[in-house]
Amino acid sequence: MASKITFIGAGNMAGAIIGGLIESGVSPSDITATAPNESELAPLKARLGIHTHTDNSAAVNGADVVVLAVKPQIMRGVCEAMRDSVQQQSPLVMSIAAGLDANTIDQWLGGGNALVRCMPNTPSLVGIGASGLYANAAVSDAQRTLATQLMEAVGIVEWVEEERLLDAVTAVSGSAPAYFFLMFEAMEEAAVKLGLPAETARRLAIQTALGASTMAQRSDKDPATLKQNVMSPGGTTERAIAHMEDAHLRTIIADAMQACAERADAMSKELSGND
Ligand SMILES: NC(=O)C1=CN([C@@H]2O[C@H](COP(=O)(O)OP(=O)(O)OC[C@H]3O[C@@H](n4cnc5c(N)ncnc54)[C@H](O)[C@@H]3O)[C@@H](O)[C@H]2O)C=CC1
Ligand SMILES: O=C(O)[C@@H]1CCC=N1
Repeated sequence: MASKITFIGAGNMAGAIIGGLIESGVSPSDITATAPNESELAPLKARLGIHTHTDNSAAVNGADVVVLAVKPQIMRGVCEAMRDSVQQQSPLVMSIAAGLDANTIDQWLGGGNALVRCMPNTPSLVGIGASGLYANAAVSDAQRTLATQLMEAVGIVEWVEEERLLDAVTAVSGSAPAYFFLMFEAMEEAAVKLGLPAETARRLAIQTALGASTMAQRSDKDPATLKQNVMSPGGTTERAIAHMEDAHLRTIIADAMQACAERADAMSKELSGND
C-alpha cells in the first residue's frame, strides 16, 4: 500500500492504527500525524519515526488518505478550518469518529468529498482490530480497496451498505473492548475473593479469554455448542452459567449495546445540529 496517509489527531485511536500499520510493514515515512501541540507529537515521532505537524491544512497536502481522528465534539471546527486544503487535494477522507454521519462531515469539508466512515477499535494496536466501514456515493472502487487495505493492516474489516448500521458496529466492536476489560476486572476481583493472588488471577482470566476467542475463531462449532462442551452435566460450569442466566446477563448485554447504539445516534443528531 504505497499511499500517503495523514492522521488528523494523534491520540489513542490514531496511535493504535498507526502502530498497527507500521507493524504490518507500512513505511513510517508515508505516515503523518497532527495535534495542536508539539509536546504530544514528539514522543510519537521519536517512537515510530512518522512525520508530524501542528498545522492540519499543511499536513493534508500530498495525502492520498486523510484520517479524521479527533473527538466528535471538535470535528466541525477542525474540518471547517482545513476545508480549502481538502477541496484542493481531493484525498479519500476517512472519519473514525463515533456517531458523526458522512453527509455532515462532507458538508463541513465543503461537499463532494469521497468519504469513508470507519468504526475501528483499540486492539488495532496489536493487529487484532475489528472495523466496520461505510462509503458514501463519491467513493470509487479503488478508494474502497484502499480503505480496506488500510484497516486490514490492523485487523478484520466488515463493510456495511447502510450507514445507520455503523451504530450497531460501534456497539458490537468499537466500544466492546471495554466490555471485555470490565469482565477481566470483575473476574480478577472475584478470584481474589476466592483466595488467588491478583496477578495470577489476571493472567489466567486474560489467557482464558484469548483461548476462548481463538477456539471460537478456528472452530466450525457455534459459540453455544462450544459453551455446552465446557458444561459437564451437574458440574461446575453449569452452576456458573445458570447464575449468569438467572441474573439476566443476556438482557444486561442487550440493554448496554442498545444504549451504546442510541448514544451514537444521539451524538450524530446533536453534533450535526439536527436534534
Ligand atoms: N478510543 C476508542 O476506543 C475509539 C475511538 N473512536 C473515535 O476516535 C476518535 C478519537 O478518539 P481517541 O483517539 O480516543 O481520542 P484522543 O483524545 O485520545 O485523541 C484525540 C486527538 O486529537 C488531537 N486534537 C485535538 N484538537 C486537535 C486539532 N484541532 N487538530 C488536530 N488534532 C487535534 C488531540 O491532541 C489528540 O491527539 C473519536 O472521534 C472517537 O469517537 C472510534 C473507535 C474507538
Ligand atoms: O466511547 C466512545 O465514544 C468511542 C467510540 C467507540 C469507542 N470509543
